[in-house]
Amino acid sequence: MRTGSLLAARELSFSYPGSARRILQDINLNLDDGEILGILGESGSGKTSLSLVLAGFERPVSGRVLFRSLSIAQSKNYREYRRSIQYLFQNPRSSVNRYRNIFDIVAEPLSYRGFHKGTREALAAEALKLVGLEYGRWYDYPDQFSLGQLQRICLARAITTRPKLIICDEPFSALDISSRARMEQILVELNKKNGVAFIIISHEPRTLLKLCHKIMALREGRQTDFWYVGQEQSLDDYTEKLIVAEGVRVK
Ligand SMILES: Nc1ncnc2c1ncn2[C@@H]1O[C@H](COP(=O)(O)OP(=O)(O)OP(=O)(O)O)[C@@H](O)[C@H]1O
Repeated sequence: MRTGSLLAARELSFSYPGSARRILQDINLNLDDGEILGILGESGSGKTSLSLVLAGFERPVSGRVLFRSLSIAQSKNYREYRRSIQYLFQNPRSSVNRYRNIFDIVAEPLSYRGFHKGTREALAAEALKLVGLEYGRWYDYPDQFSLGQLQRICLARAITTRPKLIICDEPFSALDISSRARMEQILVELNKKNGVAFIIISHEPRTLLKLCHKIMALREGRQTDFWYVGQEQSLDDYTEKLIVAEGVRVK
């Protein structure tokens, strides 16, 4: 497996087009192959905006996003980057077409990339098995599924193209406890077995501490802290750090 810097941000600042308001200011981060980075912050701190800039959906006002040490502003590198990443939206119901069956939804990214029908079907089936959706439900429609099941379906769609990185915006927030536990388990498996790197956005410290190798705290668009999650430290040590860094309460 390749190792080294997969994605980095250098002095990144961002405002939405047409607005002078600075949403992100001087963000620096690095993500290596196979790492899980958590981005923690309260509502409105800029987490989603940062994920959109990192994914290349929005352009920074200044600073750079680097994929394998090259700026994604270069069109060749941008294309390569977009082939290597996937984005998992917060609300799975609004990110699927309710008039297409699950198998077609999951196979969709493969059609855009010109895979033959047989390969498309094999890869979609593999992804659906990986997220644990039983065969009897593959041809059902989105409205027949719970949010938790749909989030797993969206994850299956994301992994069909074998991405190096999946950016997840609050992937658990719409899920009940058991769906959330299942989803967390699948993410960890994808990371450990397939080497997929993740950026996970959340306002919940506990979830990030459980899943991430390192965590960045964001407040009012600025990076307030950054640390590695080491096994030698207890949850209590981190809880203290998180409260100080972020002003958030750990339930
Ligand atoms: N399309 C947009 N145009 C202008 N401003 C926006 C846009 N989207 C978000 N904002 C503003 O950017 C700031 C950061 O929002 P963002 O959604 O990135 O924060 P967040 O930390 O993800 O919050 P939440 O957890 O509530 O989703 C907010 O003040 C928000 O109002």
